[in-house]
Amino acid sequence: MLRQRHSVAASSRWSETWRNGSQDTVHSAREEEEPSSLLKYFSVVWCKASKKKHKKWEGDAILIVKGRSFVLKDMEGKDIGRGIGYKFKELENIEEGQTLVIGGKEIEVLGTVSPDDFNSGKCFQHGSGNSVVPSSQAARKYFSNPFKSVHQSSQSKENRWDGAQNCKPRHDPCTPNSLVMPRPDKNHQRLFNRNCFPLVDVVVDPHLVRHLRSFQKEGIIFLYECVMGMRANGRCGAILADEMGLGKTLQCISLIWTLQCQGPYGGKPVIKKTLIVTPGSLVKNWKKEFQKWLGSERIKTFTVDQDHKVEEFIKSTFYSVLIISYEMLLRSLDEIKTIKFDLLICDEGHRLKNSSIKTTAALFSLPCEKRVILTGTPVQNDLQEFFALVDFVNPGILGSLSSYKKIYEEPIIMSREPSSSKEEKELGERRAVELSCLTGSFILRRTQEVINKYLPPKIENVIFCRPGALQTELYRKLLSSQSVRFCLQGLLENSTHLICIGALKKLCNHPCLLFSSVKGKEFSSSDENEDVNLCKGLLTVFPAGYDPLQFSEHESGKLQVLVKLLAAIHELRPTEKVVLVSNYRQTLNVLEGICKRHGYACARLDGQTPVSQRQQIVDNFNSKYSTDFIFLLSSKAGGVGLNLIGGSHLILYDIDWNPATDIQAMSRVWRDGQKHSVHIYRLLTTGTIEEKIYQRQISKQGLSGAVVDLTKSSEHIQFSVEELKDLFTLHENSQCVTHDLLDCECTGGKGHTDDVLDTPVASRQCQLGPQHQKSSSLRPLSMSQLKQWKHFPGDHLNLTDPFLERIRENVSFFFQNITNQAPAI
Ligand SMILES: Nc1ncnc2c1ncn2[C@@H]1O[C@H](COP(=O)(O)OP(=O)(O)OP(=O)(O)O)[C@@H](O)[C@H]1O
Ligand SMILES: [Mg+2]
Repeated sequence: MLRQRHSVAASSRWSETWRNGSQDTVHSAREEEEPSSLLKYFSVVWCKASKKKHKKWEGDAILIVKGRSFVLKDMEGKDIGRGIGYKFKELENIEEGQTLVIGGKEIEVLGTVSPDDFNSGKCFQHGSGNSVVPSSQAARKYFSNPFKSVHQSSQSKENRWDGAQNCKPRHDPCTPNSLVMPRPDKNHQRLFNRNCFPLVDVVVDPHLVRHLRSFQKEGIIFLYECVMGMRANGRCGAILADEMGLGKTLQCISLIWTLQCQGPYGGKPVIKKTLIVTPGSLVKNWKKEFQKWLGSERIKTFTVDQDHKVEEFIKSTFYSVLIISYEMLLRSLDEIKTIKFDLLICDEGHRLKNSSIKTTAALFSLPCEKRVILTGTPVQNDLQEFFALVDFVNPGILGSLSSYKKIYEEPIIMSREPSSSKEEKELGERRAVELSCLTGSFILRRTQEVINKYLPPKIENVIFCRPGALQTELYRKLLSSQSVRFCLQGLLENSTHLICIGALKKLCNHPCLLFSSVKGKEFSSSDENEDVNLCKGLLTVFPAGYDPLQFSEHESGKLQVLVKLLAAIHELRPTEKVVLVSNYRQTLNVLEGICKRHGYACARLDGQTPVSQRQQIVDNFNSKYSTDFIFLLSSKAGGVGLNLIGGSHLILYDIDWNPATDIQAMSRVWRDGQKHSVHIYRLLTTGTIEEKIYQRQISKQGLSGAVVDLTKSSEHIQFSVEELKDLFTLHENSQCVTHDLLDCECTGGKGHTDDVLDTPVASRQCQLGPQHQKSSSLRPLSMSQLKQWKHFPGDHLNLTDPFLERIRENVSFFFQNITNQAPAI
């Protein structure tokens, strides 16, 4: 049995929180009687108390002695024993080697644990030397061999490996700007170079290196060290969580190409076959990126689709990289399992955060040990999801889920509660630091700032559009409906407010959308139906004979602005293109209708676009030969990971509760390769629910916790009656309610156009604490940041922006911010 003896470092600063277990109340009642100075931790082994001579110890535990009481915690952090009212002397004198019976358990004290090791949670970690009985997780293989895959598959050919005789690096490590991977240390060599092949420098192909940004070079070294087992105690997983658009694809391609041709021991290649799993819409994009950076000769990639099945890959020796969608992976799992993959890359891997879903289970079942997750969304915002991702790339490193919950999640979350005690705060912080130490070596996240300097300027505008007369009238009618009134009295079930919100949002986009959904429901016989209640009387507000297909642009404030904006771009920047985003297919239909009406050629990608066609549509649009002026995009359905750099103007026609959805959409155009200044226009209808949603996005409430996450939708949002009251209010006399809320000194009338101040404001909550919170331009804006933007009413006299000038008639208020430099607009 390996034992780690800890030095005694008594500390009275710290006291265990005693929150767990059923005896809390008993304990607190007696607390005052206990001498508070005694607080010690011990590592022990335990078994049930018996008279047997030869004990069979059942497991390791940590004994916490405080005053006259004790708590016994197993190595998963669970309480397995508790007792109070012991003689102070008895507990004070516990020492190493002593056996004692407490709480019906016999224990033998193995050593003392320092308060520091307890507070950080280190004393619970597997592999720290404390574990006697392997837990289910620890039973999983702890130490993996980064070379095993290749060694195994080529064991019989081991003697035929003649590369070892030719032990020169594949590329010259001494040329200026060469990118040489770190050499493995002695320990690594001892473990993984048993055949004593000579050490050879692994040098990234200069053909690739000349394109790489410096942060990408660092990313490649990081990935290399991770998958080689040089970072996390022999484990071979990595999470590359760089923000959107930083070139995670290129970094992975560089890794694959390097490992496929080279290795540090005798130059022997580390991998043969790689599996890349990615959302369906990005399968072709991966293939294209391989071609873009390596040409078509160096690596042969195989993409799985309807016509190209996995069997083809299996039969052929031609291909080394298999690219497949998550959906296809599930369908072809049996075939995939027959292939020996040495490296597994999961793109947009945040979808693996729920370990119970099928995809995660399927990927988990693949024996490949070198696992890389790519994701642009922050991974530390939800501690349970964090566990799933970490446990996927480096199985077992955090112990079992239940021990992780007890040792990290619960103390950390508890410490964030406003009501937590000083001790709870300190414990939570220490555990967060420890968790971050444990995982930090294989998680890398760089923010957009590292790439900003390579990007053109970005001009962001938030445009508050006055609603049309019909819109206002319908809005009032909806707010006075029975359903809304019931919601405000808190009388209806949960989903009714969502129906009301949906109707208001449709109306903001265009009254014809509301008309279409109301038509047919009004005369429904079911009185219970909330949809029906909401619709009652609405049709009478529409003009007689209203035809939703013949909708007028004047009926929607935003549509009027959009039409003028498109005309302005078309005229002032005839070579530039527009990405027009909505989250609703019906709204996209209306927008497509507008394009047709005005003779603008357009492409469209939404949830119904067959995956097999998506890349082609994107490529066409990005091509300089394309005649499309507009790209209609449903960002929720297909936005993730797409490159739409062919467009330099992006219009967000509607707003989502989740800021991440909008941020995703915006970063489709402002990314590497973009040649023009980028203009972003966010359209909001003044005084309506859209402003409220925007306010929620930028207020603390909206920014807290896991909301900044693409997978969270409005169904997850809880509203109080007070909040619903606010949502269901129409502000008809304000130019901009959001500005009214900013507490800004300007009157809004004369305009506030101070230069943008770069004040970093911590906005997104990272559950590992503020020290892990890196600043980022992709983080949702906060109220105080918005206040620093230039802002002015629609009738402001000196509008220097020619695009805004064209639309001012229908606009009540503007906010504008320019990133990178002031361009000549
Ligand atoms: N060093 C570079 N030089 C020029 N273009 C680059 C470079 N690195 C990446 N790119 C390009 O930048 C674009 C974005 O890269 P990529 O799609 O890999 O981003 P990502 O990090 O995966 O972002 P997301 O999280 O949105 O998927 C691609 O068109 C890619 O070809
Ligand atoms: Mg990507």
